[in-house]
Amino acid sequence: MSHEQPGREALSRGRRVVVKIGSALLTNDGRGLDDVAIGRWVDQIAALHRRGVEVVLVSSGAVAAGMLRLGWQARPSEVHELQAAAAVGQNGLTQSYELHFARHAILTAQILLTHDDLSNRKRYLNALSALRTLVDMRVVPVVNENDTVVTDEIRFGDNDTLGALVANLLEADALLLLTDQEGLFDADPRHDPSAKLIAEGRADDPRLAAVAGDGGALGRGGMSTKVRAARLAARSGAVTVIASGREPDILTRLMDGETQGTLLRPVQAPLAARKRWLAGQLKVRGTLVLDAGAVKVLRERGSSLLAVGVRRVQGTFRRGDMVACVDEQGALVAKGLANYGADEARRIAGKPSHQIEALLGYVEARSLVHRDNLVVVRAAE
Ligand SMILES: Nc1ncnc2c1ncn2[C@@H]1O[C@H](COP(=O)(O)OP(=O)(O)O)[C@@H](O)[C@H]1O
Ligand SMILES: N[C@@H](CCC(=O)OP(=O)(O)O)C(=O)O
Repeated sequence: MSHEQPGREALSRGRRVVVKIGSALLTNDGRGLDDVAIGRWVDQIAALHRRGVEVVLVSSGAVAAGMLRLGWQARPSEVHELQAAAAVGQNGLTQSYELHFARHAILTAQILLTHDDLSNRKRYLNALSALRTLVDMRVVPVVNENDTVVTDEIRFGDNDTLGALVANLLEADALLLLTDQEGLFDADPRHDPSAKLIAEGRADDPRLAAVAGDGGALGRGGMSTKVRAARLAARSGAVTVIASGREPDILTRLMDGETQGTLLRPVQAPLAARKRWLAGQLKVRGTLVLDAGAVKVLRERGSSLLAVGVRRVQGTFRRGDMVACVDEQGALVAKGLANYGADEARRIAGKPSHQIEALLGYVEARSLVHRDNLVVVRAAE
């Protein structure tokens, strides 16, 4: 497949970008919200806005800011305490952005999303139209996870992933991840002073995932979630840059095409919106173990998955749930929405489709997973 790979020129040509600012940076390493730094990022976003670039901001910092306001020294581990800290801190965040954008006569809108908002197709479409409307009205949406209502089971957890999903949603040209390092290094610079900056790479390069480590005490994701976010963003054709938010005018310089930070390029042609939505689903409820023939037709022809190619069914899932399709060695091949629940799937596994009626007493669909609801997964995912 020939597909032009966007590079830094995608930034200077970019009309729509998602900017994500991480916790470590926003709170100046735990010293409360860094209002002066927030003012500088807002000034840059306002400059881009004046040039006609649409910017959506994904801002972390609610929990870290709340901790400081409540006088807590360490990030709590109890969910209800995290929720409380986020509720207190989110107010401070909103206030700070609102005041700084008001200096530029730009309106902001607070959007708090949960995993469910993007995994339920109807809510996903609602979120999309609300965000589009705001962007069209030249309002800058400020997005964060709705930490006060999420539990561990259903959280994005890190805002890198949320930023990538927002970039997918809006089909942004670029995802700019601002953090407290200059970019992705070939080893964690906190532990290895000789680590070198990686200027550029392919979003799906497994070597990058291998060098990306965990985050600091305040944030959650570290570099590994940033590399994963780049891979997610690449699905809609967005380039990702990981760069230092401490570098003066970093956003405007990046959007001028200046070489800063780490640029991660998409290599595949963008997936269609529905497939992207499918691919972005994080919660997998069960697993179908495929035989070699099924693996081959899924990979090479993008065919529907028939029950005859399924060796084993694992987990508990219902019709419409997301399942992982793995080969017999356990390697992920595809993800898709099951046409049958786990019990039915167990009964028809290994059987040709014409026997489904005799086995179950009814036919829900000929395939176990229809190709429209199936996304073949690349090696590193
Ligand atoms: N290979 C790497 N290159 C750069 N930083 C890394 C790497 N591996 C791990 N890190 C760590 O990731 C941290 C940034 O992630 P995180 O603390 O989650 O920040 P943020 O809140 O900005 O998302 C850096 O401070 C750094 O110590
Ligand atoms: N939603 C959380 C952000 C989670 C978080 O810390 O994300 P990240 O900045 O990616 O490490 C908050 O506002 O505190």
